[in-house]
Amino acid sequence: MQIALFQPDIPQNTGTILRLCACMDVAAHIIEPAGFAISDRRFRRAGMDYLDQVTLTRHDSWSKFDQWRKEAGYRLVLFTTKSASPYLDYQYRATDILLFGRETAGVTDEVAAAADAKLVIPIKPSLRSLNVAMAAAMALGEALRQTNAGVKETLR
Ligand SMILES: C[S@@+](CC[C@H](N)C(=O)[O-])C[C@H]1O[C@@H](n2cnc3c(N)ncnc32)[C@H](O)[C@@H]1O
Repeated sequence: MQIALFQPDIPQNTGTILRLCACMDVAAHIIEPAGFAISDRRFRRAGMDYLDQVTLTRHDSWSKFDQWRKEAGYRLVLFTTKSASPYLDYQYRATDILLFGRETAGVTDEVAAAADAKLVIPIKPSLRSLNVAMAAAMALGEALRQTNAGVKETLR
């Protein structure tokens, strides 16, 4: 399982998600341009020393990322509020990439069209969306549970 962030623009969210990836032993991908520098103090504060433990790849553009993942044969599973397919009904594979959109605008139509699946985390109908880091944690939890790919060690 891997996580990809499309043009993230809030450094604290990205730091939080990378900490999640470090703890769950999941590789992370940032599709540039991001709305902040990797040296951003808010990003580093959210990710703390966990940032040293995450396998992070930064892709220069959407097209380079998409070419790479197609060549590698990874399915792209997009999480979006603009889907009617609940994320709990989907059958994940251990090689899937879970993709999350930019905080302010989600993903472009081109990105959505390229996804192999588009899934929603159902929320109360009158509300707009989850924070992206919360959505990533819920999605990754379910995907790892289904594929039995989570870290098995317990805290000592
Ligand atoms: C704050 S939301 C972006 C909202 C944006 N207006 C949009 O239309 O996508 C940031 C990202 O979190 C994820 N997300 C948030 N709530 C979600 C939900 N209920 N279901 C699936 N993904 C969600 C999506 O990847 C979304 O692109």
